[in-house]
Amino acid sequence: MFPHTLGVRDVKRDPTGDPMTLHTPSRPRSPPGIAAPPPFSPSNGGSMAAAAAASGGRGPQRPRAPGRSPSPGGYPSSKPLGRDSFTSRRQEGFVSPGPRRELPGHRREPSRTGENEDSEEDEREDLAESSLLNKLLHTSLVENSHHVEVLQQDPSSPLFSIRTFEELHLKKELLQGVYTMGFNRPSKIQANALPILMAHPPQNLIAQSQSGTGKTAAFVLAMLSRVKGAERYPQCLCLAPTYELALQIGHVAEKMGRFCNDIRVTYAVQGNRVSPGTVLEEQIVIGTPGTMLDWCFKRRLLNMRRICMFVLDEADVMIDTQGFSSQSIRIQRALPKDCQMLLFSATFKETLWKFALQIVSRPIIIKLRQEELTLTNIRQYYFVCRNWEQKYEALCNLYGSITIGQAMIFCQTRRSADWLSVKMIQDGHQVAMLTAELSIVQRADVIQRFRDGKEKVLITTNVCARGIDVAQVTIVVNFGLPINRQKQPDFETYLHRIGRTGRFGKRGIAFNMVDSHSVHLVHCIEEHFQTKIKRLDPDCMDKLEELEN
Ligand SMILES: Nc1ncnc2c1ncn2[C@@H]1O[C@H](COP(=O)(O)OP(=O)(O)OP(=O)(O)O)[C@@H](O)[C@H]1O
Repeated sequence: MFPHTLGVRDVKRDPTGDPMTLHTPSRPRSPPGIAAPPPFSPSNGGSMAAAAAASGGRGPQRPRAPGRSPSPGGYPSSKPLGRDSFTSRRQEGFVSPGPRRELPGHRREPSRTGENEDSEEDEREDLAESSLLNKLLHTSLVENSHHVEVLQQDPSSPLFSIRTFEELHLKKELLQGVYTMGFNRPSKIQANALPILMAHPPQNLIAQSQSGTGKTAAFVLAMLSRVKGAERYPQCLCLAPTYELALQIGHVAEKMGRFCNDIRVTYAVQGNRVSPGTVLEEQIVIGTPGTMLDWCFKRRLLNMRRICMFVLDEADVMIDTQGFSSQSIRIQRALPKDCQMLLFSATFKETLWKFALQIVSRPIIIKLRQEELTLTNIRQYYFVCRNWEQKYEALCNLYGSITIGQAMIFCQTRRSADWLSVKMIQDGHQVAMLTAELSIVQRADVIQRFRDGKEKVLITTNVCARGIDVAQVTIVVNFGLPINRQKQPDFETYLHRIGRTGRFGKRGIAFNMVDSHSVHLVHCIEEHFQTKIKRLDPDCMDKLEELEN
């Protein structure tokens, strides 16, 4: 069906059960951080048994991708990516690049006049990358102590939540898949969302809860339970903002649906080229908005009138990505009126709400509030320093005066992060560095090593300002204050950075290092958060020692 030169498909063999067919595309270009599944040539028209037989029961043979080492079986693993690929790399002894003394093209000495941070582009957080990073880091459920809020159009209709997966009356193969994944009971968001997701007649839903709380597992379960395996045409469409995130969802579908022999998944993503005239047979199509639009309207690979479930994942990231909201809305408008619309997001901002209302009519809304970051447990200080060298001296004095468990040091640019890491390593500190230069898998590995206490200092930029829980971080240092393009304090980033310490009810300390021209920014932050940031003399060791008490 998919000729070798045009189509790329991947047939997976699951050692623990019957295989489920997944058509995994090759990555069109080198992704930042995730090893793309290498392509292979289908010679059997997609038949799973034929593919397995042709390869001696090991699954299809694939050419080795450049730079990838073969698996023990002599061919690369057919696993696409995701948690497993992260875990396996760790198990193979994958070592993060860690700090480097020389970073060609980046390492420069500070200017004599001062910080010179302005002359270089700041490292900014990429929301899609952060989502992927969070997915890789959340290898188990994130507990959330907040209550779930459920809002519905018709307050008189009964609401219920489930306590066990059995209550959903799933097909036995699907229930088996859920239990094989180690899910003993539904998470908070699942307990409330699943009865709505599986309701008859279908109900539209907007669900918000922080990363790692079980949203993906919830809608994947809903898709797998909604489709009719015996019918060979697309029934569920699922959109995600990036190729990697789409493949992550497919990876969950593969695991959960491993015993559902008749259900198949395909990917509407760049690089998955399908020959003209093809009519898709897979029941679940997961993709990015641009390619999905192309498949639906230009290439007409599927009949949109037969779609019964439309899922938008990472909706907050989607609206931040240019063009994606309008493309998603175009797709949604062509779907049948009774198609179930589901929207998932980690945050619930005003912009998201506007977008959601264009896509989802008369929705039930489920919100699980994020644990709030607060500054109440955190003592905040600032030093006025002339340049990077003096900031570094202040940092050394801190190390000489107070006991520091683990520290996170935030720099505004990769250059200052490079400079600082070299200095600290030269002085014998165990330092890890995390900047946008690292791939997502490498970033996850650096964070995991820091969490495990293998390094005591993490020097980073805004790429890791939020979402990373390291219980033992005792101090946070802003080697440069977070500022926006207008050179004003970036309050949100400040809160996220400082919020890395003082977590889980512990006390934390935050130090801000500023030059004399930036002191007013400290006062803006004080005013904004109605908090006190005390000035310290970087050279006065006695005062620093008092901080211990
Ligand atoms: N009911 C459950 N019991 C145990 N583990 C679960 C359960 N549901 C999900 N998990 C696991 O918890 C982790 C996070 O789940 P999931 O990816 O579904 O969360 P999410 O809210 O979609 O996160 P993200 O926003 O990062 O995509 C995964 O490792 C998943 O396998």
